[in-house]
Amino acid sequence: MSDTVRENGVIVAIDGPSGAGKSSLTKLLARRLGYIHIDTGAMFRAVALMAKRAGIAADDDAGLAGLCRTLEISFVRDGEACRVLANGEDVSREIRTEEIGLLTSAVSARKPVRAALLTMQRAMGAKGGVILEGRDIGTVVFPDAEVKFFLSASAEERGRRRYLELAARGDSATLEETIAKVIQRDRQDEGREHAPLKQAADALPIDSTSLSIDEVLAVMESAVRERIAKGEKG
Ligand SMILES: Nc1ncnc2c1ncn2[C@@H]1O[C@H](COP(=O)(O)OP(=O)(O)O)[C@@H](O)[C@H]1O
Ligand SMILES: Nc1ccn([C@@H]2O[C@H](COP(=O)(O)OP(=O)(O)O)[C@@H](O)[C@H]2O)c(=O)n1
Repeated sequence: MSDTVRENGVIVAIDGPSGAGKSSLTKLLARRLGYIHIDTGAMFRAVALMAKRAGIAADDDAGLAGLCRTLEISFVRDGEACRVLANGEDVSREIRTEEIGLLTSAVSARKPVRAALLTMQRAMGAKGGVILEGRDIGTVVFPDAEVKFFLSASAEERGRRRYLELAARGDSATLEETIAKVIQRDRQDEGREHAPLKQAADALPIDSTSLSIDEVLAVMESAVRERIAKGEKG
């Protein structure tokens, strides 16, 4: 981790597999710290959705590169929520389906997509005062982030969490199907050549299988505040 002093505060990286609790914790921690929450997964999902609409195949690197050259992805605060805009269109709901989640896992393995979003993510977070959640924040996007977490949980627990979330949205997927999809996404994210999901050597690992959201938040908040205090001492 670096001792860089940044304009708006430190950079916090939260990496981990699907369903570990990254989005939940990033939102809560950002609110506690007054930091900006950057959902990099939503950015990859937006690319996948726009590629699907344009009929660009998940392995069409030239087509994906062309799409990313003109695609504008932005986040708009909406009270407690955060809307995701693609070329100005609110795609917050459409990007959250499991179909788009799986397509995203394929699209996000492509080098042109990773290169384009890497540039955007570094521009969004360079001044600090940000928490970025994703798969490669602590390893590729901001290897010099002052604080890095690797948040995980058992595949069964993550599948159960995702199942409850989908059921609450009226999705009829079974628990077994959802666990299998979580495991499939894990394999794709961990096994790809470019920026695979893996724990940074200097990341603090947190296994949330048997922890509540508040218990995870307490561990994260104290680690970040300790690092901020250290930086202030100079
Ligand atoms: N420690 C936890 N215990 C129980 N449920 C959790 C925990 N962390 C997250 N959840 C729930 O699991 C689901 C997925 O969490 P989310 O933050 O979207 O994970 P990720 O962003 O890592 O995919 C959400 O419904 C969330 O409320
Ligand atoms: N920094 C990131 C974030 C997401 N992704 C990809 O985007 C997909 C969706 O990310 P997400 O964070 O929205 O998914 P969940 O973890 O919320 O299920 C992941 O399965 C990854 O394949 C990535 O490659 N790199």
